[in-house]
Amino acid sequence: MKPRADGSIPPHQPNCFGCGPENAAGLGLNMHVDRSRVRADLVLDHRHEGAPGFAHGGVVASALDDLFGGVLVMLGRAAVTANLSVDYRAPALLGHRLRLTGWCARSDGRKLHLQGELHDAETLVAEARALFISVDGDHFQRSGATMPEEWNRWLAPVEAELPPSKPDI
Ligand SMILES: CCCCCCCCCCCCCC(=O)SCCNC(=O)CCNC(=O)[C@H](O)C(C)(C)COP(=O)(O)OP(=O)(O)OC[C@H]1O[C@@H](n2cnc3c(N)ncnc32)[C@H](O)[C@@H]1OP(=O)(O)O
Repeated sequence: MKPRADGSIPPHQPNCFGCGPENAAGLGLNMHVDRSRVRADLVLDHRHEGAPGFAHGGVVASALDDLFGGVLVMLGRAAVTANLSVDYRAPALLGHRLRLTGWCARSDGRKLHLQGELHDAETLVAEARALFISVDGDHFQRSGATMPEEWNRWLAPVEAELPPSKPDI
C-alpha cells in the first residue's frame, strides 16, 4: 500500500473506523501527503459529542491514531500503535473544520516515533505522540479475517532505518 500518484492516501481498508468509506460509524478521513507530512481535514458532529458542543476526547485520539496510520502508508511501513499520548490544548468544536497533520519524528529499528497535531484554524487543539512498532503479516493473521490484497505488498520485512522527516509547515 502506498500513496496514489496525486498524493492521496488510500483507506487502510474499506471498513477502517478512521478512513474506511464503507464504515457508517467511521470518521471518513481523507488523507494526503504534503511533503514529508500527512494531512487531513475533519468535521465532527453530534455523533462524536462529549460535553455539549465539544468532541469526545477519545474521538480526537482516534482521529490522530488513524492519521498516524496514514503516515505509515507514506513511509511504506506496516506497524501498529504501541503507545499513544494526547495533550488536549483546546476543545475540539463540533461543526468546525479541523486540520490534522502527522509526521515521523524518528525511527529506531522497529520503532517509529510519530507526532501529530490537530488545529482549528490557527488554534492548536491537540498534540499527539505515538510509538508504533513494525509488524509483519503474521500479526494481522491472528484475527482470522481476510486481508486486503494490497496489504501483502505493504507487509514486507522491516527495511533500513528511515530518515527523520522534518516537521516543516
Ligand atoms: C499492511 C497492513 C498494515 C496495517 C497497519 C495498521 C493500519 C491499520 C490502521 C491504522 C490504525 C491506527 C493504528 C491502530 O489502531 S493499531 C491497533 C492498536 N494497537 C494494537 O493492537 C497493538 C497491540 N500490541 C501488540 O500487538 C504488541 O504489543 C506490539 C506488536 C506493539 C509489540 O509486540 P512485539 O512482541 O512485536 O514487540 P516487543 O514487545 O518485543 O517490543 C518491541 C520493542 O518495542 C518496545 N515497546 C513495545 N510496546 C511498547 C510500549 N507500549 N511502550 C514503549 N515501548 C514499547 C519494547 O520495549 C521493545 O523495545 P526494545 O526492548 O527492543 O528496545
